[in-house]
Amino acid sequence: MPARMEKRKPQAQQQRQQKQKQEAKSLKRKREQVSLDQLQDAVDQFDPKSADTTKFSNLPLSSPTASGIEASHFQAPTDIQARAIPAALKGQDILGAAKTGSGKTLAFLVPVLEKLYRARWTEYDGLGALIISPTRELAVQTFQVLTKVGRFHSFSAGLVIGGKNLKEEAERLGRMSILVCTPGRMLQHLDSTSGLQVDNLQILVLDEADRIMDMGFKSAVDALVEHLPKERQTLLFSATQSRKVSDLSRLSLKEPEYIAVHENAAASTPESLQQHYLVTPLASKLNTLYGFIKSNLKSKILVFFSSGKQVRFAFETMRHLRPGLPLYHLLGPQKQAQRLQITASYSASKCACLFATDVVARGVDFPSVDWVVQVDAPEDVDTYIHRVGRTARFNKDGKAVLLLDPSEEEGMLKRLELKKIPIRRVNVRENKKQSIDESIQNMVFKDPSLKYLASKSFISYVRSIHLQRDKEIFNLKKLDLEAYAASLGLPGAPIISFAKGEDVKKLKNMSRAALSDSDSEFDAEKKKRKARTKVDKMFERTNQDVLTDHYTKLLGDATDKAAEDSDDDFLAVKRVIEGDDLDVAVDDRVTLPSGTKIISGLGGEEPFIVDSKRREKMLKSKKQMLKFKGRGDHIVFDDEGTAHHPYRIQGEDDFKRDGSAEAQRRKFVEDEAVKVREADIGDKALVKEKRREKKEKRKAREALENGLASAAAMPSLGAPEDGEDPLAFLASLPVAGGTHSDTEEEEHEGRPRKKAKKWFEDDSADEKKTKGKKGKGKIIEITDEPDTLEDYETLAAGLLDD
Ligand SMILES: Nc1ncnc2c1ncn2[C@@H]1O[C@H](COP(=O)(O)OP(=O)(O)OP(=O)(O)O)[C@@H](O)[C@H]1O
Repeated sequence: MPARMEKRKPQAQQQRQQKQKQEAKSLKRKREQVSLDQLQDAVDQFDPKSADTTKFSNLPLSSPTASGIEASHFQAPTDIQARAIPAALKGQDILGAAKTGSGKTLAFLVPVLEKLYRARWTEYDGLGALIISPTRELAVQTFQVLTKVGRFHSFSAGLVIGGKNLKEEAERLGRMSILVCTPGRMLQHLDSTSGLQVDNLQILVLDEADRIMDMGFKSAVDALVEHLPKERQTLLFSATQSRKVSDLSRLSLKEPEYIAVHENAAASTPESLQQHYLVTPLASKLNTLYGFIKSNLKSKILVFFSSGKQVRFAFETMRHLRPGLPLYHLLGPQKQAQRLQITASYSASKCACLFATDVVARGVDFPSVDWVVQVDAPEDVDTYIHRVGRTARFNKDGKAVLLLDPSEEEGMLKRLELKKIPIRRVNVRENKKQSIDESIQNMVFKDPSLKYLASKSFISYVRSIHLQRDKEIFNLKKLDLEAYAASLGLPGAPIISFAKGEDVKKLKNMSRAALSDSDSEFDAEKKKRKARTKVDKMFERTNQDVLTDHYTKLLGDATDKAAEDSDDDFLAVKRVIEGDDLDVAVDDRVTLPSGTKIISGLGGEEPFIVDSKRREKMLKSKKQMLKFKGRGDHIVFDDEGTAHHPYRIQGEDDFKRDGSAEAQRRKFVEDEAVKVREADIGDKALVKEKRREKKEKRKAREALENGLASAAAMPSLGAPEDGEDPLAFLASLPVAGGTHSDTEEEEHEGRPRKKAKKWFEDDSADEKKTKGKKGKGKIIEITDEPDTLEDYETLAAGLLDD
């Protein structure tokens, strides 16, 4: 009985404890609900017009968000934050526009955190918030700010930007409440990741919305939005916001509030930004850039070009010139880790220069950039605003300079004026002008890979100008392309023919950023989906160095080229590469079966198919490539110096006068045969003469050899009449037991040469050859093989003594 009592006691105790726990839990839940209700009330009652928004603590925010903001040292909200956060907290759709560097990131991250917090979102509820960025760099940066500000929340957040294993990524996505992504990769997951639940999505954010909504991302974004529920909140932010009704309906925005903090401002660029432009011919732009860098060695400079090829060429050449500050370059095709590392290194630098495409034009927050230099004019004013916005961020000072070709000046200034951009003309000081033309020419002349890069850079630039929509600014005809090619160290402008047809039209409608390798995250994803063979992969190993890349680009697989370089999708470029005497004509339009690479047109003979590593190596050998060069052609030049085949330059009557074509051919062959026979007689006489001379020499050597015993005979060895090296002469002394001609014959027939006996060995040496051992009889001890005159003298003396 007492034992039973004892058992019952703890059971009752346990039950009591459990009940207490449950009560505490429900009390906590109730308290949380009360505080959430209070928070919701505060949000509902918050009137931004009358409320004091000069401090974050005055905004109706949850304590984890407030603590996160405080811990990140943000105290006062910026204008866009003060206006957008309260409206977004109330659940409104927002179109936010504010100058670059004005803090838009926080303006959408705070509402995201608050929305999920108030909905008591857990990992079992699926994806709650999706933030889309146009570039990987920007997505990474946004994710970093999210983890900083949201550190006191317990949400799971992920970054989906590609560059990682899709499967691994997919496994984790199912548990995420917030995702920061680029459109292409996200679409890939939405299409293929079964565990990803988006039906419950509460809030969608498009950072740099105008960019995400434009042609480059159109199909990806439309497909992506298809997957999302219509009932959700949507926030769009950008420094250059469009209010196109079509865009808003594409995203199913409901009565969005347009919050533009710079609508009445004098300019759409920050006031602390000094903006200049320089008129410099296209061909002098690299000189001007070099002079600029040399004069600003204590600055942090960001230089924009319109294509990755130009970035690479400028980086490679400037690097060799060592201007005196660290140089970096950032391109779309670089590996993700490399891009992040470069971004981090440049961010951490005080004085450095980064060459980049528009991949970093938008949103990227490099700290304390002093100068933004635009070597190539931006495609439009919006791009200009975003590029210069990388400096003078958050009330800091900054300077920007735009290099304009004289043909671009008028049109560009007109466009900038329309957007009230205060820019003034400056000139380069005479004493600061520098010319690197000669250095570039030398570099390019010596290095075929650099020459290749120069021509690619030229082609990319011309292509970008050709595709520009604003022909008032960008006019190919007004540019001095020959001079530009020369400034890149090229002997002449590469010939470019523009393909016609549908594709070009389509591409022209795309923004340049979408075409350049800069923002091509989506395209890259699409390309990755294409099945690749082992050979494809081999040829894709392009990140090692310029030279590898160079050879890869010699390959004419149009499909691979598209993946690596969008240059050639719509342009047909015939280029001639003159490296090591080998002229390689490559037609980029050739479409070949996957895995086969053909370099065509080598001397008009058979095509050279690069289908193995060995064949790839052959490209580097001048000798090996000779057989692909062809046998040469008989050509004659007319008065203008134009080359023709002889039958083309000759009139038909003249041609017929010499007989029929067949008869002429036969006569030509006979004549040539006579010439060959005559030449043969001469050649034979020459060979005979040479043999005779050789024989005489040999006889002389034998005579000398016989006279070796006599010291008096030696001096003549020291100074042979024919001026030959005495040691060389000694080394070719005749061997005992065989004549010189015998050995010569053996060699000639390719048979292995029998190891000749040394002249100081007798026949018995065959059995007793004991190098280094003291022998009997006539065997002389040889500790070292004789190879100098003295050695032979000593040996000869030894023989005589014996
Ligand atoms: N309230 C704030 N107080 C202090 N600094 C802030 C505040 N909000 C943002 N910042 C800082 O201002 C800088 C610019 O912010 P952010 O990158 O969000 O600008 P942005 O408007 O998105 O620029 P862009 O248009 O170029 O994308 C960042 O370094 C950020 O840390």
